[in-house]
Amino acid sequence: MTILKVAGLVKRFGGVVGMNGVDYAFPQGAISAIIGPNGSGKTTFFNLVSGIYTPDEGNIELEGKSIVKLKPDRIARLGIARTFQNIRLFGKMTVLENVLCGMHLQLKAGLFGTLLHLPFVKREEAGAALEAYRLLEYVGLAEFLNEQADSLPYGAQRRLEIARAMASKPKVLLLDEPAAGMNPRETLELIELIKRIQKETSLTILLIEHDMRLVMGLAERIMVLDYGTKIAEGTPDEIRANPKVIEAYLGKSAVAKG
Ligand SMILES: Nc1ncnc2c1ncn2[C@@H]1O[C@H](COP(=O)(O)OP(=O)(O)OP(=O)(O)O)[C@@H](O)[C@H]1O
Repeated sequence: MTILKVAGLVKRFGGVVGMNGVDYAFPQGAISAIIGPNGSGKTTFFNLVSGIYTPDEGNIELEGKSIVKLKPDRIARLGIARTFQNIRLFGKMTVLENVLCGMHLQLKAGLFGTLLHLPFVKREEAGAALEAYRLLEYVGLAEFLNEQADSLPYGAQRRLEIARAMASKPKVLLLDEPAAGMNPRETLELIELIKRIQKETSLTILLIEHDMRLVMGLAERIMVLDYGTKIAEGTPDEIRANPKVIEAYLGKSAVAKG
């Protein structure tokens, strides 16, 4: 079953075409990767899906309903959460507070409820803190709950970003280069975490990643972009053997040499 579908997606930046008529259907519950050389349009794709950019042409559907032209916060409420290429935590807040921030979309209290100290707000806040703690346990960060977020090692900050994104109870989780800057041990831990998330939740995961070990080890389906155009899609084995993909990464001479 398809959860997220894009059709004829076009985004222009002046003379540069960031996204050039991309069609793709992401299966529900699967891990899909979006790969391609630098500047091929991967982050533009995430920015379109999460509503940061509005496409010039084309459609994006979540569970069969168009989300084109909706604002990013509305899209987040409908169930698309993301992490960023450059970590965007609230560095001076604690680890727990960061996860609680990710939860605010789910909470009913709102500003007035909180200011008026309504009883249901207190109950809701206590419940949220417990849930945030469980999420931190899940990603292996419970012992750091009261630490300042920017004091965590790099790999842990990336896991915290994932916990914060999961806190909004999304249906689709977009991970933008989750292994960037990680050492090999942190990358292995991340692979295990993403596998576990997929196995234990029904979350659909889309990831952009340059680390091919991670992509080939995790993704069931891969979409390859080059100059904003989809040049291939398929399983990791199909993508590995695709001459167009090899050419995009290594140039024509590499393909000719076999
Ligand atoms: N806001 C913008 N304004 C102008 N050009 C942009 C903008 N965002 C992206 N582009 C251009 O669109 C193209 C695709 O960029 P994008 O960042 O999506 O590529 P990418 O595949 O994510 O690259 P990388 O792997 O280096 O992160 C590039 O030519 C880029 O310069």
